[in-house]
Amino acid sequence: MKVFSVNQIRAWDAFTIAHEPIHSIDLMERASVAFVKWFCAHFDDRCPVTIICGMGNNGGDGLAIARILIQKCYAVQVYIVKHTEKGTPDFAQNLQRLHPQTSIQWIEQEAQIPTFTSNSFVIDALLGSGLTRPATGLIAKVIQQVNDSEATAISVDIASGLFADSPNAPSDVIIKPAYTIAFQCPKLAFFQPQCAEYVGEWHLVSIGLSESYEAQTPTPYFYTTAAALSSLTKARKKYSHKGSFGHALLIGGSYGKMGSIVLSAKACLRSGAGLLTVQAPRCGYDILQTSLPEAMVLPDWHWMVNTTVPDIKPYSAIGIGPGLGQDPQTLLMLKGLLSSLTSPIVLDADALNLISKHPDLLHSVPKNAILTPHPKEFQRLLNDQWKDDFEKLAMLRTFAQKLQLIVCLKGAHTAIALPDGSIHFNSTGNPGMATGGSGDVLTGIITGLLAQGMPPADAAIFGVFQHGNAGDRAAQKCTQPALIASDIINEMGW
Ligand SMILES: NC(=O)C1=CN([C@@H]2O[C@H](COP(=O)(O)OP(=O)(O)OC[C@H]3O[C@@H](n4cnc5c(N)ncnc54)[C@H](OP(=O)(O)O)[C@@H]3O)[C@@H](O)[C@H]2O)[C@@H](O)CC1
Ligand SMILES: [K+]
Repeated sequence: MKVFSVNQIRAWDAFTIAHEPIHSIDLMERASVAFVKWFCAHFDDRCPVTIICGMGNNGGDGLAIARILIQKCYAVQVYIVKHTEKGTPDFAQNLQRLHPQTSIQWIEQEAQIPTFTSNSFVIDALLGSGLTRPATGLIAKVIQQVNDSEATAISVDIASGLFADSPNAPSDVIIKPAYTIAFQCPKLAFFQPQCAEYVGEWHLVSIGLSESYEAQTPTPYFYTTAAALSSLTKARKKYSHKGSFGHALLIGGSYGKMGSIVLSAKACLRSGAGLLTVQAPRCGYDILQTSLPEAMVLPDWHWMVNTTVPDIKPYSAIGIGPGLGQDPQTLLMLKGLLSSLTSPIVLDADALNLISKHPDLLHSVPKNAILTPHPKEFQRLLNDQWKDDFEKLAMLRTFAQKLQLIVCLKGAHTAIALPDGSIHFNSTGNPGMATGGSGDVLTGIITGLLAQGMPPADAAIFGVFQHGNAGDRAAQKCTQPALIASDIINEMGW
């Protein structure tokens, strides 16, 4: 799914109005009906609902939502903040449509701001994607009052005061909703950690905007959906054999860190690789042979760390990093490996940390190699610091494009940057996966997919998605706090 900027969404709206064709007031009605459908499906206990509206189209949505909820017998109280003299035409029309059904309270001064009770819902329709400046004055006061209350706030399209495509200042006043119900496509802000408390749990509702506009309008940003990946899962042919599914090589483990490479190796096999060899220091030999009899082991001559550049000819993909350590002899091995590569590679953990400490190595990393840093590792690779998450995203894009690499920046919505400049935000996973070994599992999955011949960009996007999917299934079984990396492996399957 494409993620558009506010300007593109506005153009999408206008394109749909012109080409479907549909009147803008009817499109607003569609959006409001979609919001109410979501609301009623989730909250049918008829708690009191307060709707706070601005005077733009977001406020117009709020008024239409009020009318539809009243028709469904919800107890609705409507407030409009008078922040301008004249509302938009669709706001005005919805005001007229609502008038006969309920009394509307105008907020023209601070004393008219209501208190929001704890067992009520506040539907936030003050400001939407038309935000042009931070919320101030009366609107800011209303927002503050909502945030200070214990009511459950639900934002229409986007939290009032939150910029969709650019960072807010830390002092900006923004609604902190429990939920955001966004129309048609997510906003870039939904993927930024710094915006988390201003987004809450977000859901998309379709309002039937033009499919042809979506198809023909370019954007660097995408949100991964299961439907977009369905073509990547293929049934195995009846006469296939283990040689049909590639031979992966994983390099990692060191004294005290053998668990990392064991987890990677298990995940690699579960991703469907036909054969797996693990190169590990001699201290890991018994550990690997015992814990994973399905894998072959290439023991390094060194007892504690990896030092030997393997003969890479037999392997269709290589993964290096989990538990690797940063010994100087391992560094030499990594240098040798990078200069002799012919197959696709995943670089993770200490492989990335070694590269960060020896930045010249970055230029030996082949095109389309997959890097899987968490933000701290990425910052070390960049050797630079970002001011905010939007700048981090821009730096990620530039880095991947300039070096022609695939970078999976791990997080709640892992951002996968491709050499073509696109960024793909993942849609699966949960905070239970923030646990030791989770990243090792991801490295194993992607290496296994590469070994089976999946193109690197697909392997990165699909692997991250399936890793999160398995984590979601695991969390359902054992709860998020109890989840450990092995549970992710046990739930793998597609
Ligand atoms: N596109 C779609 O697909 C659909 C969109 N729909 C809905 O429309 C919403 C966007 O509506 P919108 O463009 O009218 O903007 P909205 O956010 O209501 O603001 C209104 C005006 O407020 C002003 N203003 C800005 N900042 C301000 C501030 N800090 N404090 C005070 N005032 C401020 C600014 O005007 P200005 O003062 O700058 O001239 C702005 O124009 C969208 O989020 C969705 O809910 C659906 O109905 C149908 C399908
Ligand atoms: K809003």
